[in-house]
Amino acid sequence: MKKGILMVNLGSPDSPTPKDVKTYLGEFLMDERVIDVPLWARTLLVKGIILNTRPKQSAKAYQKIWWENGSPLIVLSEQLKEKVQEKVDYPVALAMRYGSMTIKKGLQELVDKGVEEVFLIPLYPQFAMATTETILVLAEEVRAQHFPNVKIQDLPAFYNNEDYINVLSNSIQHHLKDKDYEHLLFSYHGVPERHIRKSDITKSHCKIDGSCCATPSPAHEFCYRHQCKEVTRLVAEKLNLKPDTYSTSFQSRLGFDPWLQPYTDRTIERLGKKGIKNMAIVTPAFVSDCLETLEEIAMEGEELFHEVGGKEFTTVPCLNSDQPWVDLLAQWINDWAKTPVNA
Ligand SMILES: C=CC1=C(C)c2cc3[nH]c(cc4nc(cc5[nH]c(cc1n2)c(C)c5CCC(=O)O)C(CCC(=O)O)=C4C)c(C)c3C=C
Ligand SMILES: [Fe+2]
Ligand SMILES: [Fe+2]
Repeated sequence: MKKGILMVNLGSPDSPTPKDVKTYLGEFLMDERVIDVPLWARTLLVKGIILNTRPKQSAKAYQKIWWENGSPLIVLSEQLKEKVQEKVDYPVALAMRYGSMTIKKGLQELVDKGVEEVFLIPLYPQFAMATTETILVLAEEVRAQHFPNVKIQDLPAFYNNEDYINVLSNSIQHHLKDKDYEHLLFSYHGVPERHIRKSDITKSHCKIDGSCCATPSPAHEFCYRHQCKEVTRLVAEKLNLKPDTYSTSFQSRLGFDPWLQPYTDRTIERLGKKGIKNMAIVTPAFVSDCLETLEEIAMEGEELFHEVGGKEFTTVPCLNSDQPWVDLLAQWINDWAKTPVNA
């Protein structure tokens, strides 16, 4: 059976205009795994409230980071795909969960090349209902409806993979080698606390307290909070970071429900007010730089830090298409391709 690879990231609007941003946000936020309330309530919230105000505001943010050749997230994911393609003998396609680069088009591209067995790589280190799960569910729906003879296997969350932690740690070390930072903040995209409870397969483990994520449990296979905290712990261990010189926070909250805490903006504020002058920030929930890293962190975050007395604010870029990351993806692909079918 001919093998192929489908890498999937989140997606971006076609352009940074309010109209295109509205179309994109409409699809994104109507996903029942992103805003997980009953359809009538989601429709009211998204179409009746959010889409009347947010697209204008988001479009302004997108305009600040948009590149000549398009959305940074798309351009960087395309560069990643090209570089992985150079390293493996199987056709590699790229798709986005939302927007015009659909999973259906990505699968079609592979099928047109004769592919019958697909390795699906969600481009997220940690599992979340709003990211990995929604990709897997949609890919299976599309497969069953349009490509019933195709077999799909997916790459599980790789947050604690030793090689991934090495690549991430080396990247952080490289970008901060000449920086005299006092605090390294690991900022992950947030999710509503409710999402963590919904993904708890034990139905009772995740209390979202000080200890549940550090207490071994089968729930952690699908616990985004645990997986984020593990990335911080493993990188800190690898880089020999001293306690109190690093911490974890969650960014990009939307709406009024409680999201994972501590929030990144409040943490930046607290660090500045505490007298920290030089801080660095890394965003390991994203493999490609995007609106959330380039605008919310590198622009808004820096401004906030300066407002509260901070001086130097260094952002570590995402892994993007760095060669060690490309090499690692190629290694995972080759390992998958060597595994006998049904093994
Ligand atoms: C209920 C809303 C949202 C959840 C839950 C959520 C989870 C989540 N998102 C990412 C990654 C990205 N999100 C991005 C943008 C973005 N996210 C939301 C909302 C939720 N995300 C919105 C409304 C937006 C659009 C921008 C805005 O209006 O603020 C992006 C950037 C996309 C880009 O084009 O650059 C990424 C990437 C993760 C990893 C995650 C859960 C773990
Ligand atoms: Fe998001
Ligand atoms: Fe947990």
